Amino acid sequence: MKQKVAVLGAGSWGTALAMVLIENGHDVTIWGHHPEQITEINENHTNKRYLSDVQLPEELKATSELEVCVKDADAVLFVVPTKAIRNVAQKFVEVCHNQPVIIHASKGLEQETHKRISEILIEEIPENKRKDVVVLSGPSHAEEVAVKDVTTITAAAKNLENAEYVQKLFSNEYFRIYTNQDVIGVELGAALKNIIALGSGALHGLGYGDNARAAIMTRGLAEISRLGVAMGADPLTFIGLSGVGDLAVTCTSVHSRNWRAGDLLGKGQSLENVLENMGMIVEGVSTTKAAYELSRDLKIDMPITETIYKVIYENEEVNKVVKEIMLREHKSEQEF
Ligand SMILES: NC(=O)C1=CN([C@@H]2O[C@H](COP(=O)(O)OP(=O)(O)OC[C@H]3O[C@@H](n4cnc5c(N)ncnc54)[C@H](O)[C@@H]3O)[C@@H](O)[C@H]2O)C=CC1
Ligand SMILES: O=C(CO)COP(=O)(O)O
Repeated sequence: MKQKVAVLGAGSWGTALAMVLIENGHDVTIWGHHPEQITEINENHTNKRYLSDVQLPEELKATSELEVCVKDADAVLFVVPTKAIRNVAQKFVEVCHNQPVIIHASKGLEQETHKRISEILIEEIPENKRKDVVVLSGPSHAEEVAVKDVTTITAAAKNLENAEYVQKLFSNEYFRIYTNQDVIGVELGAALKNIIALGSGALHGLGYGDNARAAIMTRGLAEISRLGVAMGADPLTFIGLSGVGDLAVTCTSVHSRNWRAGDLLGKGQSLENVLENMGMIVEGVSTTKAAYELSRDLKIDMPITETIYKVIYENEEVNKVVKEIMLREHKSEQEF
């Protein structure tokens, strides 16, 4: 059945997901806070800053008025950067007069509180203004989804029915959604892989090869799983789409902003310079701080995260840390 969907966030991922929903015959309005970008979407049917070569469907409506966007929506998709989620949720509560299914497709941890995005949304949106919070996550670069490349991702919710609603909303011949009930694992896999992607990019920028990439991905997955299990996730989730799947795509693709940022850091650029020139969100930077602090609080060994934290927040030289991490005390691979 045709659904009315509000997409909050007019960046690359919000725009690509809105295109999938239009393809599936839904009534979609996207909200952004830059009026000139809204005019561009409505009049030129492009969003060049975020999806440079893509022609948007004419049915896609855009507005800078949140109330107009969410009015009578059956589902509301939050897809702004993690640092904006709480503020956008607070604004949403002021203008929401019904009870939509809440979906989010962002990937990160709140820097100050270390909370997952669904926790923030549940905290900010009262029960009479939401049905559930469903997490949409997995290996999916906007640039490829926008040109209908084959993609598989996960819709996670405690209540299977709500995950199935989102599965049905988004699925089509190029976009296949699996359900999952491990919300914690799906959100942590999504957030933490960005840290490892920064590292994978940095190794590339420093001139290391495929062995190094396989090493950081595999040992990265080990530490993601350790923290995840300590926080209540099902370990099997980390071998699924939101775990190894997203880790693989983000650690190997030139589309990944986290990988590209790491690559430039490895080549010797300063973090400020890298972030300024990227012009899009690099979630791994703030997630590194949150994950590092969590690992210390929970006493979980996360050597890769700790190393990346030192490079980003303590000015350790990126070309020196590889030797340090390689020469750490010896371990068994079977130690969890
Ligand atoms: N780009 C991708 O391929 C994918 C991105 N994601 C996740 O989706 C989230 C959003 O990422 P992108 O769309 O790629 O980011 P982006 O950098 O392309 O766009 C972010 C958008 O959010 C807007 N924004 C920022 N702060 C805002 C605020 N306070 N209020 C309203 N709008 C605000 C910006 O103006 C921009 O339009 C991130 O958490 C990212 O990790 C997840 C899967 C794929
Ligand atoms: O999450 C993503 C792909 O699944 C996007 O990764 P980046 O934010 O690094 O571009």
